[in-house]
Amino acid sequence: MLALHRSTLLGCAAALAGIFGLFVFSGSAKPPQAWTWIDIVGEGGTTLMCALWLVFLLDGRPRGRVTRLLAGGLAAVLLAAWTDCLDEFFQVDKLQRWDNLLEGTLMPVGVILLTAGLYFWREEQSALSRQLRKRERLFREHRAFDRVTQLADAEYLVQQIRLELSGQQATSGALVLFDIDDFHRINHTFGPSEGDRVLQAVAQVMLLNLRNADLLCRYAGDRFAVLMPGRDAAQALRHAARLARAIEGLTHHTCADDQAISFTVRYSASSIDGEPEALLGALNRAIEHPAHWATHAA
Ligand SMILES: Nc1nc2c(ncn2[C@@H]2O[C@H](COP(=O)(O)OP(=O)(O)OP(=O)(O)O)[C@@H](O)[C@H]2O)c(=O)[nH]1
Repeated sequence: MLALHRSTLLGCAAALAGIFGLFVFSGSAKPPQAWTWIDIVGEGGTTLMCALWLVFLLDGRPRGRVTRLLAGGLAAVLLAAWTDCLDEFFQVDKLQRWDNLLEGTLMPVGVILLTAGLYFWREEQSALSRQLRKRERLFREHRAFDRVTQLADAEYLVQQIRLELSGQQATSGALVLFDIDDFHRINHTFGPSEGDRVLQAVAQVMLLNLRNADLLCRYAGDRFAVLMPGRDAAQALRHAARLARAIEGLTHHTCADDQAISFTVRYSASSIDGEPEALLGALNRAIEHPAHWATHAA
């Protein structure tokens, strides 16, 4: 991860060296008897800690606004502490005042940048938590993820349907099955790894449009299932239509040559009652034979 931020680290090292150069050329070295050790340890320690925080931060974060603000803030505080520390070793003509100006400007700028960075970081964390809550049901109990989409598989779906059926609620919920039309053509035209990317994109769009209580599974191949607790078939069908519009509004661009791929989906929905395998069989038939669909969609 640090390699991503090479220019930031180099810029910071250059600024540290620049400030050192300023002291060397515009100041005169203090004799060791004039050094105040307590200040050197305090200010040097602060400089070292800020440098470590900066490295930890850059090592753990991708590029982006939050990283830029936090790194900029930490770098400014680091440079202020470095200036303060060098003050202990060099005598600067106070008439020049640049060291006070440097220290006095860098510290507040650093603190303001850090505050802004922490504010946006908080926003980023709540957006991530919202996303994770949608997968929480998956993480809580599921171990075998689908390799491509990281969603639960059909086996887990069946377990969860059984769990819903054993619940005390008046309505156990609904199940919707989606199928991407002519998916084999995407594989055939653009290759299976592009097909995998399409499956991942569809999964993401669906997750974005689901409630936290809904469970999205990769049922098989190009088929996705959504378990919607507390919804009846009619509500599930309305929601399925919205999800289908969201998926069909997606344009996927191929990695290799940026070709646009869009697709259509079919879906069927039913309230959950009876054996999960029978229910899934009926929804599969409904998707494959649209004439049958009306019966199950109702
Ligand atoms: N890239 C990729 N392809 C997969 C994966 N799993 C299954 N497939 C392919 O998905 C395709 C599904 O083909 P079909 O069942 O005929 O579905 P379809 O092409 O959408 O046809 P219709 O359902 O009739 O519209 C097959 O070509 C499978 O090889 C996977 O994990 N990744």
